[in-house]
Amino acid sequence: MQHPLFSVAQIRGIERTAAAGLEPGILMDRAGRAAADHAADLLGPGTGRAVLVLAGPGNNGGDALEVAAHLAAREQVTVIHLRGDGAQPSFETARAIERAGASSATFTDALPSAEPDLVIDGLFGIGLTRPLEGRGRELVDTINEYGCPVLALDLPSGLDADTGAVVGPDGIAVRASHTITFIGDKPGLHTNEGREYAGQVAVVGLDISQDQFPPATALLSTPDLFAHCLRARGQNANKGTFGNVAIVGGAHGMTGAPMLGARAALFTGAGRVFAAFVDPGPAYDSTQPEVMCRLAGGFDFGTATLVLGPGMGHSPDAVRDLLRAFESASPLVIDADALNLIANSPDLQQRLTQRGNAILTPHPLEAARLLGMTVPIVQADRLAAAHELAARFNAVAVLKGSGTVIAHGDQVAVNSTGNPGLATAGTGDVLAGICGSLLAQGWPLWEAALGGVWLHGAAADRLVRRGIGPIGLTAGELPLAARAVLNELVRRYARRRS
Ligand SMILES: NC(=O)C1=CN([C@@H]2O[C@H](COP(=O)(O)OP(=O)(O)OC[C@H]3O[C@@H](n4cnc5c(N)ncnc54)[C@H](OP(=O)(O)O)[C@@H]3O)[C@@H](O)[C@H]2O)[C@@H](O)CC1
Ligand SMILES: [K+]
Repeated sequence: MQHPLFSVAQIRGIERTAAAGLEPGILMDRAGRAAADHAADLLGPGTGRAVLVLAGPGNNGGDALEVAAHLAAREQVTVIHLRGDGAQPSFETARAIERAGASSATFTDALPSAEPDLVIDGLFGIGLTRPLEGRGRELVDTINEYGCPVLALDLPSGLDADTGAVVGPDGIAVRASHTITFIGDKPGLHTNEGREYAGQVAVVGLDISQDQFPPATALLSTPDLFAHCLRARGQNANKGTFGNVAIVGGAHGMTGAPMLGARAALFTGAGRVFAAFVDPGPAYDSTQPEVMCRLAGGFDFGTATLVLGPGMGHSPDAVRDLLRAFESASPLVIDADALNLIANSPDLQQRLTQRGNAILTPHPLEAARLLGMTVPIVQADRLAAAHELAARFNAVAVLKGSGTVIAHGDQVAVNSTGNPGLATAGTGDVLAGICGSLLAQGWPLWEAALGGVWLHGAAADRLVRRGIGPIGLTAGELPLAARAVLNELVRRYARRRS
C-alpha cells in the first residue's frame, strides 16, 4: 500500500471540498476525538493524570480545546489558550472554546509548577505564517525541556509542513514525541528537521472519502514501492545471473572508500564485485578477498554497473576515468568526489545529462555545489532541490540526510528509515555500493534508488535495535546488516507473491 504525502495547499483543498458536504465543524469534531483517543493511549490505563494543553488562536487551537474537553472527564487538564489579536475564531473553534470552558479543565496563563504527565501541542498547525515569538516561543522553550510525552496536533508547532524546516530564522518548534496528523500525511514530518521534531507520526483521515484526494505531492518510501523487484533466488542461479559491479575511486590514501562500497555490493547480492582504483591500490582485500582489485585505467567500464566517486579525488586521472565511464553504456551510481568533479565541469554536466541512466547520491553540500546554491537553500526545500537535481541532470536524484529525498521526473519519495548512526564516515560509500548492487541485479534506476536508500537506513535501524549505535556505529557494519534485512524482505515479499 502506498503512503501518500500531501502539501499544505492540497490539504486545504481536500478540507474545503470535504467540509462543503458536511455539517459545519464535523472535521474538527473528528480530529478532536481521534486526538483525545491517541492521548488516552499514550497515558495508558488510569485516571487523574496531569495533562497540559497548549491551544493557539486558530483551528489548531480549536483541535486542542476539543481534546481538552474530552480528556477533562478523566484527567486533570490545564489549558493555556493563546487567543492572539487577529480575527475572530472560526465557528468550530468558537464551539470548541465553549465545550472546553464547560468542562472541568482549568484555564490559566501560567505553566504549572510541576511537569505534567502529557503535553498536547495545539498552538499552530498548517496556518503558521511566521516564526514563533513572544509567549508562544516561551511556552515551547519550556515544554521542550520536559521529559514527558508531547503529542503534537497535526504537526509540531513551529515546523513547516511542506519542507520540514523550523520556521525561522532563529526559529523554534515543539519537539514532540508523537504527532497525530489530520486528513493526510505531510512531507515536512519526514524530512529535514521533521523526523527530529515530529516523533512517531500517526495519520487520521477524518473519514474523508479517498476520491476527494488529489494525486500526492510525494510518497513515503516503504518496501511496497520496490517489492516487485524482490526475487527469491532460483535453484539454478549462478553468479553471472546477478551482475557485475565496479566501484571506481580510491585515490592514494582513500582506498578504504571503494572497499566499503564493494563490500556493500557483495553483501547485497551482486554476482561479481570489482574495486577499480584511480591510483595504484592494493592487490587484494584480505578481509574481503571476494572483491577483485583492478586499476581503473585498464578496466573495461562496459562490463559492469559502475559506482563512481568513493575516494576518487580530483586528479586528471580521476577526470579521465569519469569521462571513460560516461562513454560506456553501463548504469551509473555517482557519488562523492565524482559529484564534485561534475559540479566543477560544465562539460561533464552536459555529458551526464545527455547519457542519462544514472543515480546521483549527493549529500546537501554536494547538492548545493551541483545546483550552484548554498546548503541552507537546499535544506530549506529538500523536495524541490531533489526535483531540480533530477531534472537538470536527467537522473534519479538521491538527496541524502534525515528523510532522504529520492526524485525522478515528476516522482518524489521521502525515505522512512535510518537514524543518526549513519552520520559517520563511509556510510555514503556503502549506500552507493548497495544501489549499484541492486542495479546490477536488474532493478530499474528508480527502484534501485528507493530500495538502496531504504535498505541502508533499515540496516542502521537494525544495528541500533541490537545495541550497536547510534553512537559508534561504523560504516563497515552496515553491509552485513543490509544483507540480513534484504533476505528478510525477500522472504516476506516472495511468500506474498506465491
Ligand atoms: N485543514 C483541515 O482540514 C482541518 C484543520 N484542522 C486544524 O486546523 C489547523 C489549521 O487551522 P488554521 O488555518 O486556523 O491555522 P493554525 O495553524 O491554527 O494557525 C493560524 C492562527 O495562528 C496565527 N498565527 C500564525 N502564525 C503565527 C505566529 N507565528 N505567531 C502567532 N500567531 C500566528 C494566525 O493569525 P494571523 O497570522 O492572522 O495573525 C491564525 O490565528 C490544522 O493544522 C488542523 O490542526 C482540523 O480541525 C481538522 C480539519
Ligand atoms: K501543533
